[in-house]
Amino acid sequence: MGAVCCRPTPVDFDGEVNLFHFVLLRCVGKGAFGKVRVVQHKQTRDLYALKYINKAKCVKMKAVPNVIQERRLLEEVDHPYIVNLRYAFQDDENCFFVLDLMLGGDLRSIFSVGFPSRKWYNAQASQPASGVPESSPLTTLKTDRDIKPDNILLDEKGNAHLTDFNIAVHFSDRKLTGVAGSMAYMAPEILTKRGYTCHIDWWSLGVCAYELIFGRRPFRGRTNGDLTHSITKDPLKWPEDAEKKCSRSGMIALKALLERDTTKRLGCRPNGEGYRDIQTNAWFKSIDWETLETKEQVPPFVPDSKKANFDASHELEELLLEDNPLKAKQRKANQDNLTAEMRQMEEQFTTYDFKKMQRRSYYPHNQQLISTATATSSAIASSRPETPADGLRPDGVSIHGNGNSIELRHSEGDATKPEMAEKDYR
Ligand SMILES: Nc1ncnc2c1ncn2[C@@H]1O[C@H](COP(=O)(O)OP(=O)(O)OP(=O)(O)O)[C@@H](O)[C@H]1O
Repeated sequence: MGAVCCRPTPVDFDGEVNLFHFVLLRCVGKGAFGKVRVVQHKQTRDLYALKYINKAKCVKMKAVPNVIQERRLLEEVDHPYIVNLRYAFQDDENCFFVLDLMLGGDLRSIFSVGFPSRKWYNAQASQPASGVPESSPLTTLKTDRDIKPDNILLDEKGNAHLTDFNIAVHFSDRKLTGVAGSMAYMAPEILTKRGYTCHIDWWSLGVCAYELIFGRRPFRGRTNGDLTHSITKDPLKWPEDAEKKCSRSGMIALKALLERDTTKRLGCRPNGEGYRDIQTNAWFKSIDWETLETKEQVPPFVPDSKKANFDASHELEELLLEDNPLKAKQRKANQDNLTAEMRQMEEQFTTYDFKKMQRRSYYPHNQQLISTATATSSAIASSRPETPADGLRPDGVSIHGNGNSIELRHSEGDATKPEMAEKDYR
């Protein structure tokens, strides 16, 4: 009898993908709505990252549209330098994203312990920033991501990949006006609210590159107002020892990325010319773009596979504190009494299986994706989904949203560092 009850439930691999298809391995991270853990597909034995989002928490934080938007955008893209979606599904408690596994950690952690060849990583990160997923027929896709060192993850070989699409949106000819994300990396045209388009990604990449090279961000401020002023008005300054850390051509490239006038900003010329400008830029001339694009180059840093991004504290926390640890459960048959938001999630966070389904575009239908709970409210003015995460983010920005408005509070960690001397690099 005992033997019968303990026998594992047979897994139906011909049916829709669900949590029973995976062996749950260790936790590697924690996000605003849930955790990330390594999983192994029971049939293919492939390893992935499973990001799971608690549905009740997501409703409470008015993030249902963001999660659906993230799932839709991720289904559309298939790019060698993006953390691609492989499966999506849900159960009664959680929404699940099964993603390419990045065991090398994020760029902020890597560079905080000191590491050369920042240019190489900037070149890799510029690949998806060019907005064209080569291996996808959806070549019109241009999205805005929350580009910052924390969202650039390395795989076990050391290749950099962009992640975190929960505030990403499609760009069309229409300019956007919403404000969401990590303020320190935001382009001035977002903060001045005059409307913006995909040019903002090149600015964010410039902020990331500057930070990776000099260990501090180019524009800083103790309050939101100070930071906004700095990003929109302050001249670009360089550390005293800038020339020891960066070549002259590097500083010229950084200055061109951190150009407030989008008609002059490096990377922004239309019809792919901007990306060609990056490729032919003097700073990047040592990069072999062809083999970079095909991942044929050996990255300058290979993460230590023994340390492999595993933070034991997540494991311990799961064991000691989690009163409801993740477990595959059969779905309830009756889904009749769901709230409007739960129903929206049920209907729109659809299953995706990269082995069985073609990637599809939801564009332009997802332009107006809003919560069913607030769909009647005329107060939703933002053309961009807002990040409802509440609390201090690693970039020192706390984001407080109520579904209709968002407030960004910036706390600056490096204000005590020596003042920078301004120099002009032309
Ligand atoms: N594909 C992945 N492979 C390996 N680790 C990952 C992967 N995605 C995320 N992680 C780890 O999990 C952590 C949490 O990621 P997640 O995207 O859920 O949260 P986040 O970056 O805080 O974003 P959000 O704003 O969505 O909460 C990351 O900091 C990273 O360390």
